[in-house]
Amino acid sequence: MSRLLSSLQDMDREYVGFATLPNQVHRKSVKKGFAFTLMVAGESGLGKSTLVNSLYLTDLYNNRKVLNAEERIVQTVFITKHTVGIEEKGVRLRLSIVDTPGFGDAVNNTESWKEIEDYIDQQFEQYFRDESGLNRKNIQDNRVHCCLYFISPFGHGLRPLDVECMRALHDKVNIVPVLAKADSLTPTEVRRKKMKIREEMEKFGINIYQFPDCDFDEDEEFKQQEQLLKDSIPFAVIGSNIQVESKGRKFRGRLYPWGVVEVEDPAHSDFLLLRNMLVKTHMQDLKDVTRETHYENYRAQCIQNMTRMVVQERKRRGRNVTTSLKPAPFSSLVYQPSRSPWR
Ligand SMILES: Nc1nc2c(ncn2[C@@H]2O[C@H](COP(=O)(O)OP(=O)(O)OP(=O)(O)O)[C@@H](O)[C@H]2O)c(=O)[nH]1
Repeated sequence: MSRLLSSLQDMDREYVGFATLPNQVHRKSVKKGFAFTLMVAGESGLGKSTLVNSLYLTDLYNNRKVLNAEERIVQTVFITKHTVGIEEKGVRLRLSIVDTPGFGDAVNNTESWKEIEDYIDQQFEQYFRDESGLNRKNIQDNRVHCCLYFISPFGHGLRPLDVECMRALHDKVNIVPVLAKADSLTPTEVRRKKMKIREEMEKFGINIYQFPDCDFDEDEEFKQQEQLLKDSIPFAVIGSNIQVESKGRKFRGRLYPWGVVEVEDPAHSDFLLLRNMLVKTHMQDLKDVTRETHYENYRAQCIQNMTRMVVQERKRRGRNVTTSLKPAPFSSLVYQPSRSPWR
């Protein structure tokens, strides 16, 4: 005990102590656990569920419902959410996957992304309501932090539906484009398609998630990794839910008559790169951008609409608008679900 006290005294002489702040934050965050919501969107059959399963090494879809042909035609977008608790080295992650199966299946796909857009807005709306309520403790964050948008490997770049969908979503969610089923393309085709897709995204003004710029004092390896991520967009991915055995090794892969494809082999796909980005390196940034940019935009627009509604109401009641343009009392800005300013 006395030795502990004397070592504390020694430390006190050298430090004030705030250098331990990161440890305190770390302990608190670990105790609280983390939540992350990932959405997958894109045409049906591009391997969305398979990839998500491969990414988080857990079978999220064992009770999935397969839609029959009739349902697919009337129900353009059928949104499902799966939540699993994952624990790794004492760190708990509440991972939610929002799947949009059947997207683009219907004969008429006009505005088939509307449901996806509404879903994202609803999560913002719920969060805004919780934040404005009396009990702000333990708010559950269901906002969508990232949307993996699947692009078909069989088209020539982006399809009009991809363009429309991404443009409708890019101000609401971090879009990370992926080139699906990359095992159906040769390396040259992958390179060409990636370039074409990047050009088209720029041409059509699609704002995808931007990796943060490196600080000048960042180490060289980190800078190279960030550059590699930027150059890899859209990530060419391969998914598989089965383990294959080859040359005495077992791995997640796809077995073909002419050979095997290993999901986690960087020579075969960008799967590892994508998983590292989502899980190891950019999960917090995706959450920060959601909170600081997408949600803030939503919130600002809501408050603007509310203020407009208050002014209109006062006008309607015949009050002097110029004198009543003082900031509205906060009570009148509290969100009322029955009069959603968003809709
Ligand atoms: N060649 C190849 N096939 C894949 C890949 N990923 C998935 N598949 C296969 O594609 C089919 C559809 O996969 P799903 O994961 O159900 O596709 P989805 O996009 O979730 O489909 P919906 O739920 O209908 O939207 C399955 O037969 C998968 O085995 C891949 O990377 N390459």
